[in-house]
Amino acid sequence: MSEAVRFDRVTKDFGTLALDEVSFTVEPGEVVVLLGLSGSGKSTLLRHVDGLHRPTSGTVRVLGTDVGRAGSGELRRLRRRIGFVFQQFHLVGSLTVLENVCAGALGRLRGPRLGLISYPKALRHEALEQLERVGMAERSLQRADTLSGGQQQRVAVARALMQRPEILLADEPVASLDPESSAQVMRLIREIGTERNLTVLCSLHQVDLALGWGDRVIGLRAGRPVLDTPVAALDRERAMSLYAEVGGAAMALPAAVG
Ligand SMILES: Nc1ncnc2c1ncn2[C@@H]1O[C@H](COP(=O)(O)OP(=O)(O)OP(=O)(O)O)[C@@H](O)[C@H]1O
Repeated sequence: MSEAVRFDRVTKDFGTLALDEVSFTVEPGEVVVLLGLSGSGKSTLLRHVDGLHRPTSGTVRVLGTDVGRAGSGELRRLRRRIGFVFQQFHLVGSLTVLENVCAGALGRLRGPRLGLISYPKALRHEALEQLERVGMAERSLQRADTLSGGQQQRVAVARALMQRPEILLADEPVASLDPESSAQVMRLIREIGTERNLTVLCSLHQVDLALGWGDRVIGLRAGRPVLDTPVAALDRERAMSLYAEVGGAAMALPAAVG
């Protein structure tokens, strides 16, 4: 099988240059962590993978689809193959945990659903299995807004898995969590990625989590990739240098690419 994601000289210009000639490929099953200062382009990059943004120039190919040229139907089909986990969980607080997870399968169902009972029994069973996998089955009938942040994020991972995704995108999934919950969520993403041969792209601010759970780190600075290295070959100091600034201006790291 060919690569899961390919960026070829991708530039995104919002008026500010968010991505500047970004090129890389991600193989199926790879767990890639994006690191970089706030505003370096991590979210913009992730949003190109599921077609929420289209490149100003260059090419983004995801699971064989040219995201910049795809029609709306093609993009919809692509997005069904991609799960997305967000910093703020985006659960419906007034609904039960189980119903939130069932909603992850809406893309494969016809028509809207109202209430848990409106989902097919097999699907409710599948949702419960996903909740078991993330250690949240015993909370399935609890309202989502009664859970802690770490618990909500585990439910959000279960909801994303209901899409049966081939790619999982996670945009700072642990930024609102305490260190223990952060490690728990990252361990889950890592383990599930391996179990299901999921391609994972995850943006983080925490270098230690990146080194602990990623296969590879892509470091961005001002929209440019300045680091692209297997975790096994990356030391903490080099990763931390992504966060170094000189007089408020980004410090170049030309030797770190490749
Ligand atoms: N929709 C938009 N319209 C205009 N500018 C945007 C838009 N989205 C992002 N930007 C700009 O693009 C740059 C990159 O932003 P992006 O959100 O991708 O960075 P980030 O690395 O994800 O930051 P953070 O870690 O704070 O989430 C920033 O300068 C941002 O202001």
